[in-house]
Amino acid sequence: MNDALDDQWNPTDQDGSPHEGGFRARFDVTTERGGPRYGEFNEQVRLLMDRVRYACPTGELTDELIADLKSINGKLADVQIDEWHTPAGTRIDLPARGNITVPPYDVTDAGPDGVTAQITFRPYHLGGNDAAHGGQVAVAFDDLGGMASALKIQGVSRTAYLTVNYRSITPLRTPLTIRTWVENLDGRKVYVKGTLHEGDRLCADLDALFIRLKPGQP
Ligand SMILES: CCCCC/C=C\C/C=C\C/C=C\C/C=C\CCCC(=O)SCCNC(=O)CCNC(=O)[C@H](O)C(C)(C)COP(=O)(O)OP(=O)(O)OC[C@H]1O[C@@H](n2cnc3c(N)ncnc32)[C@H](O)[C@@H]1OP(=O)(O)O
Repeated sequence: MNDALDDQWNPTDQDGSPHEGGFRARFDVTTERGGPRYGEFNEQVRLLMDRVRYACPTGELTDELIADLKSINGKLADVQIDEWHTPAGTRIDLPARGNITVPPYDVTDAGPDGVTAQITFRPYHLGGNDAAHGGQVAVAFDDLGGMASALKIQGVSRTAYLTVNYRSITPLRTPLTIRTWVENLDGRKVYVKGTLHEGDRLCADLDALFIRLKPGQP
């Protein structure tokens, strides 16, 4: 990782505090944790969820799948660590920083002026009638709104409110453009706006408030 990128994502902690809020002031983003195929592993997990969402297995197949999944879960149980050192959430080279709980996005532009990303809601993000679940749209806005806030204030903030207006259907399996930016800063209050588009069509927009955490705030 180059130094400029490292400075942007890993700002030096202030006052020698190893923690800032409940979050680490400095947590090491990586492109190595989980190995070179961790992105492929993530993709298989997402594919699993896609397949599960639309599957109607026989009882026998369900028995077989439970045994397979127990085996996989056993392997993963052996490699559990704390949240600050998992690849999920810290692998900035991967969609959604390697976090499979967030709809996969690829950041195309990020800095103090805001974040632009391409996002594709997967089949497992289904709300109904082939459209994305509104909660999943909110998850994407929360994550990328939090990122816009973090890059603006070079610190940690937490969502105080998050209002999503659903303007038109958000399709699944379709690359969409999501943007978030800080509209206004007022002390610890970070007002964030956002949009989600399919081409020129506005699917949803965001109005959110993030609060910068005080040093040591849980
Ligand atoms: C890591 C280093 C950073 C480096 C950056 C680089 C890269 C970043 C890397 C990764 C980051 C990327 C993405 C981020 C990922 C995910 C983001 C997800 C974020 C979340 O998913 S997070 C979970 C959901 N979130 C909560 O779980 C919050 C629960 N809650 C609380 O923890 C408190 O509630 C808190 C802390 C919010 C405030 O509490 P507090 O005690 O600190 O402050 P206080 O109450 O005094 O409010 C101060 C002023 O805000 C006003 N205010 C407060 N709340 C308001 C509201 N709702 N509406 C209108 N105004 C409000 C007050 O009226 C006052 O205003 P005034 O100053 O004018 O009087």
